[in-house]
Amino acid sequence: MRYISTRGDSPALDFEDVLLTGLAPDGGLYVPESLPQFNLEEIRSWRGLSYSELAFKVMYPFVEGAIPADDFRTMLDDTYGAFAHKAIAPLVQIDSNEWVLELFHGPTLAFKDFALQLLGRLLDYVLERRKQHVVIMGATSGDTGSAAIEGCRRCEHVDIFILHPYQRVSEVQRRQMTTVQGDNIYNIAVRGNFDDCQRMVKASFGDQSFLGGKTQLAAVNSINWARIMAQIVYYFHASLALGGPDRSMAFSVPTGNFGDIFAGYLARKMGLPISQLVIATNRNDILHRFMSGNKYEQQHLEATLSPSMDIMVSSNFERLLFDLHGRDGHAVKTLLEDAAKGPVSIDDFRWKQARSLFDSSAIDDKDTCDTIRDVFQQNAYLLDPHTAIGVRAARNCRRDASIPMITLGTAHPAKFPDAIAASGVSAKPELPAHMVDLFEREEKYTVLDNNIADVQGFIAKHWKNT
Ligand SMILES: N[C@@H](CCOP(=O)(O)O)C(=O)O
Repeated sequence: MRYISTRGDSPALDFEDVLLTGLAPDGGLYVPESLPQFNLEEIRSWRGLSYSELAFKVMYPFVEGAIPADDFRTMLDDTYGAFAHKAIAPLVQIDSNEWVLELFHGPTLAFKDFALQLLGRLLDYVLERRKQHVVIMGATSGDTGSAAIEGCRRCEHVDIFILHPYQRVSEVQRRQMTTVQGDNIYNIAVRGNFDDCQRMVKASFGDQSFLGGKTQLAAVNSINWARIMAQIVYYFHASLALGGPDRSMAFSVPTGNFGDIFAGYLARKMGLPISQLVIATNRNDILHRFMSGNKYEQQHLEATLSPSMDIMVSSNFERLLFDLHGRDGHAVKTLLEDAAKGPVSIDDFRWKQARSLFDSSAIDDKDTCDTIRDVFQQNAYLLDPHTAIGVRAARNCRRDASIPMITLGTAHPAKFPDAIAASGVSAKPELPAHMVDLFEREEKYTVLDNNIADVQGFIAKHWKNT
């Protein structure tokens, strides 16, 4: 499998190099040159497989040639064997033909674990084979950070630097990152927002001279193709559990960086019958404004009760734009350069194509709280604020009640006790046993100004080849 850049000016790479390169040198994101195709008969034959066996079927075409099959199987068994629920991603019914796919049974209680616990193992494997060191630089609005630290902290050949927006993640999310001790783990709280953090990460990939040529950056954000690849699997898993592929499914996906829903779009392109994909956003609704009015316009980023989705510049949207523009990287490059300066629209026929692929809905804090409360009153089931946005958007956009509507349950409610309290639900979500002492653990992080020179200077000073 070869991977090409969405901006058209970088050489095609194989899986191993894509894994280590993260962002393409031309600033684009890597995508596979072509997608594996599965027919219904083949997908049907996967019924009854364990999660990791299914993951192998879906993902191996992407890594073949770079990782031997048996080694990849072992990584998948180790990754999903560490999840707390035997079903790995169980489905919970919350209404007639309406489901939540619980993706928060991994070690850090969010869907990010599905990809990042695997990414850590992949990096470790490849770096050990090459005897190479990398500096991991990532940006988080709350969930990616802890999942990346957990996934990569045992890797011998990495130093990890995670940037989060100062005072704009939940306390549980912050503590999940800052209480992990290790002399190769650094948390940086940037006086800015998530977009600022992500911008610094991308700019640093573009010019790595601050590392003095002695090591290279690696990405844990969904700019790294391996992240997207692993997130495709649970669409197949959910569908198979509810009678797919012989019936179609609808999915509603709480979306910040557009990676999770892009994985659903790819699952459909690979052959999984999906009748509807709903983009669920919070008040930071650039994607919904684009889908409803063909205007892609960055606005002021607001803090909401769903901090993980407080994102305006949605990285993976670029991967969709690449497809919408017939995979013309130069067209995407021009469009995104224009978008950085002001509002942009795309050709009407391309926008109509986007609208035929996705529905969308933007949910404010009040509706988020109402949904948490309503679902709790009806089912005694506690949604985290991001999943609540997904459920509400699913209800707003649903087209056919006979088709199962599956909302991706992106995080455990215990990560967001303040949002649960704001909804008026008195139940207190409990942290699982391995985190009960989270509030007593010592924190370690550094607050820096929203300034790339300061951040790069910090990294340059602290990384070490262990
Ligand atoms: N919502 C994310 C933001 C980073 O997105 P990613 O999918 O590119 O890692 C978070 O919680 O950190």
